[in-house]
Amino acid sequence: MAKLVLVRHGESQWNLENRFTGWVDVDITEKGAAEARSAGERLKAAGYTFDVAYTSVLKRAIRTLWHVQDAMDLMWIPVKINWRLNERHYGALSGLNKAETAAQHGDEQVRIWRRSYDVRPPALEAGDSRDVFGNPRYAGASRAEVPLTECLKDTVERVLPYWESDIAPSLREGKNVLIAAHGNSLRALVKYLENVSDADIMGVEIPNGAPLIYDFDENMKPTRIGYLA
Ligand SMILES: O=C(O)[C@@H](CO)OP(=O)(O)O
Repeated sequence: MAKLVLVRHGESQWNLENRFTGWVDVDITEKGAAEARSAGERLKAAGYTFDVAYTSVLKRAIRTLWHVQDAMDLMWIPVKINWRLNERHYGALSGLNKAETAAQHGDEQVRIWRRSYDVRPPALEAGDSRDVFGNPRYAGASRAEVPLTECLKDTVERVLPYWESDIAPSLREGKNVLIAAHGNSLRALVKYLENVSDADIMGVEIPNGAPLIYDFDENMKPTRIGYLA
């Protein structure tokens, strides 16, 4: 059966600066590019290939995908870009330094904002320059679909319709699928695919540039799950 590989983008400039990022369109660093290339080289060396790739509308995921494709000599495969694979929206925390925010609000509050399943960070207020509604890349999305903040539950609820409508059908057709996305949009998928509880998903972390591989049986049940050795 088909294989699915999830890759979180390489280190971004705001990963390096320890800032909450969410839907802000920050690029990868040179280290992040090297992580992405290495992921592609390792996948190729292990004999993987892909028929189609999916990514978000954010350049840290898109550029990571480009590096993986280039390293695998797969620049030619179809790439589908969709905002539903974006990072979880970080609301009013977007752009703030994580350590400074913890110093101000406490480690426990920041841990809840970062990893709880259903507690949203404070929302952006109307008119905030970080609100991306109206940006052409979200032209197909309604006001309700372009969030002002999200908890992981919200992210699961907007990722899964795209999984069902686009990604799962490709796997069912026997296509090998690569997804380049983000720590929390990938945690949303992992939660669904591995049936992780709301409590246990708090402890799941996805490293930058580490391919996570799923083999499926004909009923779309994962038969083997693991990071590329
Ligand atoms: O800032 C973000 O958007 C994410 C991913 O880097 O951070 P966190 O680890 O807090 O989910």
